[in-house]
Amino acid sequence: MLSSAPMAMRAAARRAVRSSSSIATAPNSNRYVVGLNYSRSFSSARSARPIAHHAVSAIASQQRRGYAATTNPNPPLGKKNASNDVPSRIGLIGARGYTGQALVELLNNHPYMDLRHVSSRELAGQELQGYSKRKITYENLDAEAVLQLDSEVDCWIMALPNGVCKPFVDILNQGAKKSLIVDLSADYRFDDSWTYGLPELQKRSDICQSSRISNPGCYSTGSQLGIGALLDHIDRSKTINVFGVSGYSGAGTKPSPKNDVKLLHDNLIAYSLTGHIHEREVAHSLGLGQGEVALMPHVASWFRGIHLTISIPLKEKMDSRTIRQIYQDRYAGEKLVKVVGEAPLVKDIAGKHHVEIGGFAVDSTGKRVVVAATIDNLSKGAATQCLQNMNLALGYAEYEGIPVE
Ligand SMILES: NC(=O)C1=CN([C@@H]2O[C@H](COP(=O)(O)OP(=O)(O)OC[C@H]3O[C@@H](n4cnc5c(N)ncnc54)[C@H](OP(=O)(O)O)[C@@H]3O)[C@@H](O)[C@H]2O)C=CC1
Ligand SMILES: CC(=O)N[C@@H](CCC(=O)OP(=O)(O)O)C(=O)O
Repeated sequence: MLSSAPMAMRAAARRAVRSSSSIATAPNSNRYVVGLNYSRSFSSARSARPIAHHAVSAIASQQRRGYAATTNPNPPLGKKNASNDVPSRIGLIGARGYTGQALVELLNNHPYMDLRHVSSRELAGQELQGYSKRKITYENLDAEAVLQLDSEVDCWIMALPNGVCKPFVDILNQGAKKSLIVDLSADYRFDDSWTYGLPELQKRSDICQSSRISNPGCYSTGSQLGIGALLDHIDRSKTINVFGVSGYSGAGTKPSPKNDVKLLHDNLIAYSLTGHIHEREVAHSLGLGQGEVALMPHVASWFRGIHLTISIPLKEKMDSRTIRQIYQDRYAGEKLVKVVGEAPLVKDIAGKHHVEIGGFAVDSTGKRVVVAATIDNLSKGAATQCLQNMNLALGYAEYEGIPVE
């Protein structure tokens, strides 16, 4: 059982987190830390971290072509953020759903997360399964009930469908206490008063200091990581095309054609072929204009995991090896992003917490690269990223409780 700490201790811990989060960030005012703005020369990159032998020839090729080798401008915080050793009390609204259940499993294995309340209209009165730290019964919590409980909760997770969260957020905003809210829906992803929580591409110090975090969508997390490393090389006059195929858990538990197992058997369903909300999210979050990214989503018969094939127009001729090296440098040290050679397989990503990026096939013109990325929609596409954001904002080590390989 986790012990409960007095409020004053919790507040002191939160204050310590906030004041200790003066992490070195890139010297510009952009919300996102994605491109080569912080590129270093070859020599300064070398002094910053050792360069593996296999990378040297690629870097030589970059130098020949005039590319500066880069290091990750926004490295993970790891233990540097671990200023809090007081357990945090968690309320989970939407606990019955797929992402809610994935969060219960993660919270159960986290040394400092103390789940206190789980809400579901359908399961109210039943005991929560899969959580061994304390006995918890599902409650049907409306916004008023959440406000009443706010004094005994440090972080609310909203794992609700799009468009449902607002009354909860509005009432918590009115309350005196600023407990942390992490919202998994798309409702606040375009709201500048919230922090968009994609730690690998966004200033981690912002997430550390935020009390309102909008968790990115699943397709958009994979797409942004698959595109973000190459931003400075993109031909902005052309469209980046993203062909995505999701497992049907992406469609949630509410029955629909997109999670109808019979319909999906030996089948593939294309949907929202233009204007999917993640299309806008990817462009917005990467600082690209409307129409610069085209996302074509599909759903298939497997349960969890997304495959993305991303075609990126390049403003100058590049070779595959150089491009792969750019990704490796950009994501150096990131435990939840793996850069691989071949196009990764979606069946290998189910149940994993990271994103895999590979392929890097350049066409005969040298001015278009195709990158493939895989992501488990319920893990890094939702619950794992939520926990990563909670760790940052609550002052724990960024990967605490996340099984990294
Ligand atoms: N599934 C995925 O791969 C991903 C999902 N997301 C986002 O995360 C959120 C949750 O998704 P997911 O877990 O798949 O959804 P599910 O449909 O599986 O679960 C939805 C949850 O919300 C509750 N709920 C539904 N309607 C209401 C309502 N009107 N008022 C209160 N509670 C309600 C349900 O419980 P009950 O009906 O019992 O109250 C259930 O617990 C969504 O916004 C989704 O877009 C983000 C990334 C990936
Ligand atoms: C297969 C499937 O239906 N997937 C969902 C993506 C889930 C998700 O991440 O949606 P939010 O942006 O609302 O969080 C969809 O396309 O809407």
